[in-house]
Amino acid sequence: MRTAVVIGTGLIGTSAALALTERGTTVHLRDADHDAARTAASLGAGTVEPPEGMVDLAIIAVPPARVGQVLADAQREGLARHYTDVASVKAGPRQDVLELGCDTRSYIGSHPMAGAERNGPLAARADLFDGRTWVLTPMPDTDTETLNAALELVALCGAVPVVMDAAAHDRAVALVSHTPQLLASLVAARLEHAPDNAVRLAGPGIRDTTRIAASDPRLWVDILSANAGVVADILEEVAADLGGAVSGLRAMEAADAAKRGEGAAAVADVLRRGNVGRARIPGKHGAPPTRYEDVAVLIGDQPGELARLFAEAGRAGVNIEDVTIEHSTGQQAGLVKLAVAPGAVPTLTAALRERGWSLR
Ligand SMILES: NC(=O)c1ccc[n+]([C@@H]2O[C@H](COP(=O)([O-])OP(=O)(O)OC[C@H]3O[C@@H](n4cnc5c(N)ncnc54)[C@H](O)[C@@H]3O)[C@@H](O)[C@H]2O)c1
Ligand SMILES: O=C(O)C(=O)C[C@]1(C(=O)O)C=C[C@@H](O)C=C1
Repeated sequence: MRTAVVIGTGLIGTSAALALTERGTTVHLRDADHDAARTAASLGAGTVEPPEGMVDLAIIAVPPARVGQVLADAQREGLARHYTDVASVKAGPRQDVLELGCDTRSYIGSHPMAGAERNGPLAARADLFDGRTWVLTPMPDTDTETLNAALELVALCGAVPVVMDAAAHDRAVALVSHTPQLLASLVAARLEHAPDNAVRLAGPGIRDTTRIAASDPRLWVDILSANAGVVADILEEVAADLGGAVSGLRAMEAADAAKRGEGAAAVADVLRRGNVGRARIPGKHGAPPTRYEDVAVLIGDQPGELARLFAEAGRAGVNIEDVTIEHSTGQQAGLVKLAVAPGAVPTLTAALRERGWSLR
């Protein structure tokens, strides 16, 4: 792909622009908020100068309710040979695209299954989509060249393409993305008025389960309003399970031993079903779930420590699959957990020990 325009230079648009720019595509950046486009350009995501002619691909990375109009305007302008969007819901934008009379041969819906709880260009990363699934939802008359342009985008971003029907996509993400978002928000909302001395005990468990509760409510209302019925159906099933868990817990407090046993069995059943569901989540590149092992390193809370640690892992030839950082309350130190393939643990620990890092 030689040239592209990204419309909407927030988290997703700028991340795609950074990945394309790194691979040699000339990317033109546009946003209703000029500061967002200028910020993306200053990060090296491309240029705010308009393209001189038609570009190969326009990537529309604006909130779902805006996709149709942005596509209609871009096509009227003759901006690109092919168009895609990245919205988290597909049926709503598809309907808008049809109602606005857009050219559906040069358009294909898409949705990268990667993101973050922060929005805006400053949260963007060139490797955001690396190894992640990227759903493509062609229209019945989408041209093969348009499908190929979208496949090239996905490949240049290091993602794995999956072609799906828009409605099937929306049902799937209701389960794996939209309901989890609401549940994370509900768990985090319990902390709103909780006493400080309880909140300060927060450890990795609640951090893991509520990270996405920090997401932008405006964007999520837009996403959820385009998939409300399906998400409500799943939440009703969750509510039934919650009812079962509450009854189980109440029974666990009963005077009668048999009742306590029944309660414990009901709660154990929820926990066991959670184990089974969790084990089904695929690893990177859609591979079967992979178990990584953590190498925990205590680092000083000072600029450059993390970069030095990552460079050390790179020198040892070890791929870091994931990373979590726990900041100790009231201390100028943090515990960094580097998730690596089990076979890489001895190499990494030996290399870090040799260089004087404090391992836990
Ligand atoms: N946040 C995620 O984790 C995630 C993941 C995958 C897909 N998505 C989808 O990607 C899209 C963008 O989300 P984001 O997280 O990057 O949001 P964001 O808020 O970071 O960026 C959206 C940008 O679009 C701009 N914008 C809004 N309306 C516009 C218009 N009419 N013309 C030009 N620019 C306009 C905004 O100014 C903003 O800079 C959404 O459709 C979202 O559903 C988000
Ligand atoms: O990991 C995150 O922070 C996300 O927000 C990612 C996530 C998801 O649910 O997996 C959220 C919404 C998107 O449409 C796609 C990805």
